[in-house]
Amino acid sequence: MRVTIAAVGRLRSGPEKALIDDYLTRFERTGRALGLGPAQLLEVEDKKGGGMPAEAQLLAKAIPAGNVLITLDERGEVLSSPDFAQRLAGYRDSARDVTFVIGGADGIDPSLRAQAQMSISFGKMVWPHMLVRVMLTEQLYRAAAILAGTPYHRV
Ligand SMILES: C[S@@+](CC[C@H](N)C(=O)[O-])C[C@H]1O[C@@H](n2cnc3c(N)ncnc32)[C@H](O)[C@@H]1O
Repeated sequence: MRVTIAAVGRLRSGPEKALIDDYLTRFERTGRALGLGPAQLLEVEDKKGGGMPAEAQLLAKAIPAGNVLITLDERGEVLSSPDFAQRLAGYRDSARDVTFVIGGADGIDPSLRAQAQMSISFGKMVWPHMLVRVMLTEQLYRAAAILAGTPYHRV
């Protein structure tokens, strides 16, 4: 099952990038035997100041055809990590690839939000979008660890 993270903005080298790269590598290594991953990060950037609608067009182009679309949104569904792992396993078992969308400073355009099969919230607080990338990649690795039965996730 391929996983894509389509995100607004370019992340330069720094602590967030190091964490994201590390979690993506861990997800790939732990998930491989389980049929989870690999995961790729696709960044889009609208340099013409077109706002959310322009970003939505770029995001829509970046999303591989036929993927389950999952938005990251403060208004979305709050899941436990084991529940998130089970959702991922369900998509894998149905042979579906998944794209997670992370918006920019203004959020995700409603037209794209309306197309999502699922929307996940990391709580009611608004997080910086670069931190949401870190949190999502960590949860992907955690989900793989839960499904693999390794001791990384403790309840
Ligand atoms: C700075 S936030 C934008 C907040 C904007 N006010 C909105 O209405 O979505 C940038 C992106 O980070 C992600 N994000 C921020 N906080 C989040 C949360 N609590 N749960 C899930 N995703 C979040 C979303 O993808 C959001 O589009």
